[in-house]
Amino acid sequence: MEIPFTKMHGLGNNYIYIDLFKFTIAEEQLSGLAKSVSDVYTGIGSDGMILIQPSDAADVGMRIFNKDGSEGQSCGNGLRCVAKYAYENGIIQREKFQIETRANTVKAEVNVEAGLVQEVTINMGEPILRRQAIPMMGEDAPQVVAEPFTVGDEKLDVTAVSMGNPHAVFFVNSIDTTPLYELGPVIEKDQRFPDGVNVEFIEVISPRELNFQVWERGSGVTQACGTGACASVVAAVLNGSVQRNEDITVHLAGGDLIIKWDDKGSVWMTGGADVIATGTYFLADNI
Ligand SMILES: N[C@H](CCC[C@H](N)C(=O)O)C(=O)O
Repeated sequence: MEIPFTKMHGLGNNYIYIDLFKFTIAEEQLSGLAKSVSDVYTGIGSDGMILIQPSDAADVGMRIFNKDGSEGQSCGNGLRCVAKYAYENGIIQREKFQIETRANTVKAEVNVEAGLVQEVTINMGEPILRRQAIPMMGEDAPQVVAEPFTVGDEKLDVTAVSMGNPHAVFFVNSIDTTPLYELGPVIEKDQRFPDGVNVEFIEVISPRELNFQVWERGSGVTQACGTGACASVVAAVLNGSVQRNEDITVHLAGGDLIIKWDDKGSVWMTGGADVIATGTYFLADNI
């Protein structure tokens, strides 16, 4: 099967995008296709696959699949790339529009110069803090903030936040000395998170700046994670490190995002989105 694709990235968090306004793929092929295209040796190579599709609830819909073929609920970097693609490819003719994800429907605004989207701002909606809605095992509680969380012989404190997808946020003295590759995969699959979890390690630089590292559920270490950056700012507010209603600069491996958790409850994300390549993927018939 020949599948037209666009490879895009948000701060280096890259996905293979398939436009289902123009192409149809059977539901049962999606997970295998995501694994296939993501493989750096036998596929295109990416952090996963994102579908751009018609929506009954919004101007456009998005689905995200991780490198391992699992489907996530939302993707901040992906949303900015979907917004760029939808505007530049005529799916949307307005600069403000809505995108439906499995988690929620978000509001996007594109900043356009000479017909090209330079930057995208997304209202990601409200974070979910209740323990059982993260989901996280244990006696239900309105929030999980700085809770002792031992992993092997590492005594950590976890703050759990969902942006429609689950995040376990840990504050560390330095992200440079954090054993991301050792702790990430263990925490990702920890039984205290029954649906798995995205894992963020955050170093507070100042009341308006965070350093950020991520081990993503289903994809491993990525250059950036938009929902993770949003979850990390929410966690930093809950831990008293940064303020609500302030633009917080989150330094991710792939670049910076500006995140704000406003007083009405919404989390705002502003950042870039870039096209890497377009092409045709030759999918083996046995997928
Ligand atoms: N990279 C994405 C998050 C993917 C989340 C996915 N790993 C999951 O929740 O399973 C982002 O920019 O928000």
